[in-house]
Amino acid sequence: MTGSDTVIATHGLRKAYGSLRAVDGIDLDVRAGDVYGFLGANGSGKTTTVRMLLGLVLPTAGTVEVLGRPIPKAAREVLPQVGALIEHPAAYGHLSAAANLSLFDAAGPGGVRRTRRSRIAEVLEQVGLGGVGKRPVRGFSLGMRQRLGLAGALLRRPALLVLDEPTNGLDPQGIHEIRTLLLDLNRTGTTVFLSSHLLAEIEQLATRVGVLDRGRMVLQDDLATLTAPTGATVVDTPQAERARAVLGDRVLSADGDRLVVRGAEPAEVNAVLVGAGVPVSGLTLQRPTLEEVVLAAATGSGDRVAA
Ligand SMILES: Nc1ncnc2c1ncn2[C@@H]1O[C@H](COP(=O)(O)OP(=O)(O)OP(=O)(O)O)[C@@H](O)[C@H]1O
Repeated sequence: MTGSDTVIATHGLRKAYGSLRAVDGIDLDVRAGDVYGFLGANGSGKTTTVRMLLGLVLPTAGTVEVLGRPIPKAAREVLPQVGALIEHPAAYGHLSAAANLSLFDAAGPGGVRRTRRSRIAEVLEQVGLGGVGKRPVRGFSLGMRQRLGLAGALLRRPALLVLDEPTNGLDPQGIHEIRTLLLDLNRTGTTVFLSSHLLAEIEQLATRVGVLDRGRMVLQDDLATLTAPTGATVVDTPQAERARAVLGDRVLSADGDRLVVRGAEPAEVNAVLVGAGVPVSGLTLQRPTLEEVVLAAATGSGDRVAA
């Protein structure tokens, strides 16, 4: 059974293409209010998973529930509440951004005509295309097209956003704007599921992280838990040798002016060193980075080929 705050749940989800298990028995657990970062190298199975969540690809085995309903069985009721952006969104080049959104809204279920115009204006503004909404999409950069895709995903004011590599093709300014937008949406109650091969992007955005490695989930937990303090303190001192002598076997490792010392109370470590006349220039609780956690869990392999 899944809890009432579960937004996406998969059990033993698998997709095989011939002998290749593109997705190999994964149990996704995404909860209301999460920004869930779905991390994996190119070819690890992220897009295939996203497509199964949206009923676009049928699983070989396992189940998918989105907003408490089975997919693909209840797709018609569920999908109007889900905004999705997969790979490069298609658009008619000769039409404006607003006209594209209007067609898109009219084509799918749940796009109320009465509010269409105001919803289109609102989402164009949200994604930073307010000023160019009337221009033909033909002249749009890749980043602008990506934002237009995101505007389409937001049109129905969805409870859940499912985004596959949403910052693909965006410049640093565009990435920053999308990140801010996603955090704003999340703050006002939208659950966000986003796939990425960029560790830094997930680390900056996600509250919860799942890591896919060659079709398998090797890690799934809250970011805060994954990067919780290790119980050691990092000390910077210009007199590392003296500090080592004072702290003895409490020193777990040393690198130049930096020591890692057993004990999770920086003030206590500081008192010991300063009491012994050793100057201290920096003190922090040691936390693993997401990169360290992921590298420890995954094999580090990239693309693979069918066996
Ligand atoms: N329709 C298909 N037919 C055969 N193999 C496929 C098909 N779709 C995906 N694959 C294979 O399944 C594996 C997972 O692909 P998928 O696109 O899901 O990975 P990904 O993590 O999204 O990678 P990327 O970031 O490069 O899109 C890859 O090895 C891919 O070649």
